Amino acid sequence: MKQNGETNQRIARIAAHLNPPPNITHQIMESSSLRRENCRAKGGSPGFKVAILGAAGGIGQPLSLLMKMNPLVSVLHLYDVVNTPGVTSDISHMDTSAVVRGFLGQPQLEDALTGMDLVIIPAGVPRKPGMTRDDLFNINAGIVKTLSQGIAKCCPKAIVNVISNPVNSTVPIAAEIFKKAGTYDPSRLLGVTMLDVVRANTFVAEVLGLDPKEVNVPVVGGHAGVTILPLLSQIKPPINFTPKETEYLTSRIQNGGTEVVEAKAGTGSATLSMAYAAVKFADACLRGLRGDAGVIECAFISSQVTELPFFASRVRLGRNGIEEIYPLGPLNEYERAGLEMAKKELAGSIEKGVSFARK
Ligand SMILES: NC(=O)c1ccc[n+]([C@@H]2O[C@H](COP(=O)([O-])OP(=O)(O)OC[C@H]3O[C@@H](n4cnc5c(N)ncnc54)[C@H](O)[C@@H]3O)[C@@H](O)[C@H]2O)c1
Ligand SMILES: O=C(O)C[C@H](O)C(=O)O
Repeated sequence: MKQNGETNQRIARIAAHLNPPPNITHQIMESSSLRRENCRAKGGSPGFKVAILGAAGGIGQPLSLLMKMNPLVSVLHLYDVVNTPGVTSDISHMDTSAVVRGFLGQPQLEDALTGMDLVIIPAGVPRKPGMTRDDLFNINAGIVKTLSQGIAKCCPKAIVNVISNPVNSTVPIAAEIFKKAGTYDPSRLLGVTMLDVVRANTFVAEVLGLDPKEVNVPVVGGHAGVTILPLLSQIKPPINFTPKETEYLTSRIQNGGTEVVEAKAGTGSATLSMAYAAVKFADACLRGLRGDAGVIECAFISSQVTELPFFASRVRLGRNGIEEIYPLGPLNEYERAGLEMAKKELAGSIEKGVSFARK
């Protein structure tokens, strides 16, 4: 009898897939994911629940693909205001263990966020040639505000990775929204500056003729123009650069984003290298949550390393998010001058974000 009941249920599910009533693609996506989750619950491995907000975009799609490949992820929620049914259907066919669910539009934001351990936010408009990241503020500030309100309500303990530009302002916006909601935990909010580190490692390796894997450049400050401050004097392995090399590398790292925006000629900014960097950073956050020792990355965070309330520097990630913030260490004269320029610009961007969120 029991066997017949199960068989009938299976036939009913298959029939629903073969003859879907109009407009229920999303429900089918969910029910099929739920069925897979039930199957996995019998023998599957535990992992973390991750939401990507802006999952159908230029960064969001490759980021979703790479997170689906991450063995630390058990559930992957893909949220956007457009196109998530297609992206979710496509990604859900990958034969990796994470269960994928799609969520479309504001009415489904809360479902997308409930129960998440990590939320990654690449939602928002990208630059076109001639624009600064701050030119994106008017549109992206509102998007980050709304998404942060959802996080405060539905998963206040989640680690939040903010990618949306201008990061120097969107992170302070998220912090203010969390403060208003009474859920702010500075150790769980991180602006993603990993792409600056990825670029720095690549460009330095090019100059030195090394494998980028062997190079580690700390990049501090923020994520726009002169606020991006590579500390070439602290590079691993230790290397002495000539003033000309230092000038060239600092400028290329600070303008890496603009280099891509110009090459893409109006079709957007870095998406593929950003997805790679975002996954590298998210994976570090998840390894920290799992309790791995010695997980150290750079991020734009609430900080007392300088007199500014937010600053990017090296942090140790752990079970509670940021567990230790490292001081800048000894800077050479060139870096000290760069730090002063970075702080001046950062102060304005942080203040702009804070006053927007307090309105
Ligand atoms: N931190 C970094 O290093 C870094 C690097 C590259 C790009 N970025 C920034 O990331 C953002 C996204 O870039 P992209 O190239 O993916 O842009 P994109 O336009 O290709 O994608 C953005 C996605 O966000 C979605 N979106 C818009 N409003 C939303 C909302 N309210 N809720 C959920 N989703 C929403 C859009 O529908 C779109 O799918 C930009 O602001 C860009 O400047 C940051
Ligand atoms: O440059 C941009 O606008 C996108 C991003 O911040 C980047 O550094 O590539």
